[in-house]
Amino acid sequence: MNEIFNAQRSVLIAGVTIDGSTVDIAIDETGMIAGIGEDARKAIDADIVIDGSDRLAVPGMVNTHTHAAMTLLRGYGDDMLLQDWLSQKIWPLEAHLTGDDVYWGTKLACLEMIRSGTVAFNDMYFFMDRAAQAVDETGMRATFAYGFIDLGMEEKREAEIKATEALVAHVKSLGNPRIQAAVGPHSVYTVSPEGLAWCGEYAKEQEIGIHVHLSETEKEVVDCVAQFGKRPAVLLDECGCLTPRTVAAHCCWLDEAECRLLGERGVSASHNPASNMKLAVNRAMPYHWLKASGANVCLGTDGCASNNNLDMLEEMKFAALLQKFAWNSPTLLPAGEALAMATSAGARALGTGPGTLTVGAPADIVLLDARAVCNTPLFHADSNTVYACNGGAVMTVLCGGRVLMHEREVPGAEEIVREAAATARSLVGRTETTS
Ligand SMILES: C[C@H]1O[C@@H](n2cnc3c(N)ncnc32)[C@H](O)[C@@H]1O
Ligand SMILES: [Zn+2]
Repeated sequence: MNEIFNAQRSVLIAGVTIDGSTVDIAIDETGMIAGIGEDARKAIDADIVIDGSDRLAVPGMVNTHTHAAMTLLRGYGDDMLLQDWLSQKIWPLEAHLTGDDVYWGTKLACLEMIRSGTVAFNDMYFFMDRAAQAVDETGMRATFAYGFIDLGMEEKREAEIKATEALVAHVKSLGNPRIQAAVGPHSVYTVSPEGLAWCGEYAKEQEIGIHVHLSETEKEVVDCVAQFGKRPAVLLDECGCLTPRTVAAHCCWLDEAECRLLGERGVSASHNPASNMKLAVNRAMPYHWLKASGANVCLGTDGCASNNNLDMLEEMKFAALLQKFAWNSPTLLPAGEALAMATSAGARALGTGPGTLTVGAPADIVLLDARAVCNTPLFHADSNTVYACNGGAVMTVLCGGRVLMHEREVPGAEEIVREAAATARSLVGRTETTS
């Protein structure tokens, strides 16, 4: 059965359920959906046939904000205030990170994401050449941004510029169409306006995306207004960082005018409800304002140190529940919309295709267990997917027609878990002996 994994072949998913109908899905050898319907099988000469009975097909999930290698920090520092958590726990440990740590942390993240139905992610971290190596081996899609942090220091800014340019050149040299580079100014509180302006200019020149944290906490907004006399989204805009290829993570404390600005600039706003609730940022993303503005609202998990997993099925539920609760409206963010946020909106944010199960789209497909307890009874598939199931209901995952998991088997899973556990122990050991 090993020959079905991670190979670019034509695939037939036979007799699978989509929106209540039983159909075949035909995937050609370039990884695109060639046909969907009762006799889609005629569209291809299938090398691989996957039995779709007792399976519900949904588009692959797209995680639009994460720090993948932070799987190594899962449970390392919990139940703290964001500023203390970053400055006392996370940044001191990250000072000891090596490329090998990021490689194994990202391998673990890919395994976790595949096992919960994610096919693509937007990553911001360090040693990104090693993260890209990990993704290249798994067959997923990813966009990598080096976390640009100059803390207002010119010398540091020069180093961050070099690191950003090196990553962009490296990603180009890989020539993997599933892997892209982006520019990653961390936030308005860690990057000077000069640094932000360089990021905006460089992204424009290179025609690549921008990945930034925006208005996560009230303190970020208050400090920004005190220091620069304007709110964070306005500052980012003046520095050329709000573009149709920008993904702004969190967006919790935006006011209505900032939401309109994001809409006008065609920005993607990544909602990260689990991380926001865990760090008690104390305000939910104003989803209704962003939606009304025309901004592309998508979904992300944030890193495993603040979530503490990468399960996008759980994240959809958190998003729907948090929005209803925070804005006192049970009709806000219904299940179908939460699923679209995690799939088509994410695909639009990263430019990976329509993120739908349609002919001509990349075959990024997840098969859920229709016989699972969480899918019984099966009145409304979207409702069960968002409110009842978690990633454990994911049985098979295809990305661009390649099978990344089948019947919950992912090749090499045991080695990844073993190596990542050892790597995390060694990283924490190194940190604690030197601090
Ligand atoms: C890329 C950088 O972002 C940090 N990071 C991780 N989670 C968050 C968060 N919720 N808010 C701000 N920064 C974060 C990482 O720890 C790394 O230092
Ligand atoms: Zn983050």
